[in-house]
Amino acid sequence: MEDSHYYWFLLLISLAVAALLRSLLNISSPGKPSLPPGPAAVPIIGNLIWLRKPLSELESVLRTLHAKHGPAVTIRIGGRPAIYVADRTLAHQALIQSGAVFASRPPAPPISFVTGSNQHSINAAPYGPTWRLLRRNLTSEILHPSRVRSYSNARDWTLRILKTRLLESGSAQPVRAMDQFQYAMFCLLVFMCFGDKLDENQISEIERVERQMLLNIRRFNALNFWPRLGRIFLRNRWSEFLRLRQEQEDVLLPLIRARKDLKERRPNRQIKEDSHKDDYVLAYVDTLFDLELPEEGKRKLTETEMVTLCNEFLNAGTDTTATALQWIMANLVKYPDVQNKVFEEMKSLIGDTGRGEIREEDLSKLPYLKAVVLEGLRRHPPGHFVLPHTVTEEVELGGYLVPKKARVNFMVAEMGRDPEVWEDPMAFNPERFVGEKTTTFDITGSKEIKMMPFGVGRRMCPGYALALLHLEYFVANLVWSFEWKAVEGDGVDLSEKPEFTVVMKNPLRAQVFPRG
Ligand code: HEM
Repeated sequence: MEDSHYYWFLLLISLAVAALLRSLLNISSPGKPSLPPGPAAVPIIGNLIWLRKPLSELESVLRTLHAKHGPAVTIRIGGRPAIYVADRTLAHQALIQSGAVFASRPPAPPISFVTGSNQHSINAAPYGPTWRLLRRNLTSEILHPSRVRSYSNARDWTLRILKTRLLESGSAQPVRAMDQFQYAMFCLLVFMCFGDKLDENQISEIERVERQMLLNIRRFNALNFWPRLGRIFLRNRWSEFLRLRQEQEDVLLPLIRARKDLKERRPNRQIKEDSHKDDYVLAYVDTLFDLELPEEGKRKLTETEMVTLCNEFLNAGTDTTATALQWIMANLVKYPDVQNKVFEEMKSLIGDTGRGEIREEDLSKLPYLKAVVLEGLRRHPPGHFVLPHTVTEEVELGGYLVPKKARVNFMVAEMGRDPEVWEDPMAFNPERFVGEKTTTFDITGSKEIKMMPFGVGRRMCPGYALALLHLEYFVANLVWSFEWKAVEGDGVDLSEKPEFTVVMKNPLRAQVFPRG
């Protein structure tokens, strides 16, 4: 059944049920003046606009609603209210000042229940001991600066792969940059996750099973509306969804088991001791085997839950970073003077030493490069919203009531483009971060939010420092090794398209010329 037919079918049923209830119980329209304002909603099914517009148009609809109703609006998609906040001060009040109340996640919808192993992942777990355990494990075991340093060989290896692939494309042929960036990020994150430099076929296979799920996730979202009916009327789509999940398990489980075997053959202490030797690094999956779930009788993670956590690690760190990298490189192609400034800054740092590579220790001495990365994240945040939050108790926000269990989300892109904070916000202008501002700019928003590409507060992206390192390292080296030029007669189009992240509608095609 087509989505639109399915939704109309649901609408008719809802209207009939609502009319019946009204006549039986004589209920007048519920009208909740204390919630943030929003459009009138059809009982049970929610706002009619979602039946006429695809969810991908959510952002522009919300922009119109904010212009009409103010900094916070309520819509209903399904039964519960969803509150969208566009104002950075309200976001600060919620996520920083009342951080603990706003830090939970809503119950998983049916498809995330499967892909997220019933909320046994960091991003989906409700605020509580399980979430704390999983998040602390990632931040202290893998994202701690000393551990991140131990992956520097892997970054170097990835850079070589990326450069070779770009060279193979040759300067005569335009390169499709995003394909190369995605593959490179997969190489790196797969290494951090499984601890092995896998061969090209294995990496491509992992990339395939991960991406096919991500690219279809919006189609699969239709299954979340009245799932029982969805399973009957959209049964082919359900089967396809389950098949893709099974494929992920088929590809990842052998890698998880191989690592478990390895671990069983070496005692824990030795793994840790070996972790600074060249040929051995602690991988994310190694850290999962001994975890004990505090809310479930200290049981260990199941294999399916480990697949979920590896999926989360791979997807959170690859698509987001590759998307940001593409946007930044697109702007460097569009504005050659900015690209030139990035190059000149590196040249003045390492001179004409003939060094083929910008090293990680150079990055802290390249403030303009940092400014370019920050400006890229401000102007083109990979996610235009954070993941849905929910409140654990009824709370007031900006004079409005946020009922317990309401969904709350924040308009990340709008905040980074707020003309009251950013002069000429749609321009790509790294200069706004240059000087003291680069070093003092607080991306965690702890005192004040000016932009929040990684979210802020307790649920802020735990990988933000790693992501910034990857972006600076790859942008620096891509510009150091190649001159990036627009394809003649084919300008750079900065239109957006929402996929898993918000990507370039017309992906960057550029000509790359090796320097010197
Ligand atoms: C440019 C790259 C990245 C961007 C823009 C980004 C952005 C975000 C955003 C907006 C959130 C949601 C925050 C919220 O709900 O309030 C998030 C959550 C998360 N990110 Fe990232 N991220 C990036 C890279 C990474 C990397 C490299 C990793 C790890 C390898 C990572 C792991 C996670 C995890 C586990 C969560 C869930 C946190 C939680 O719910 O407690 N991300 N990220």
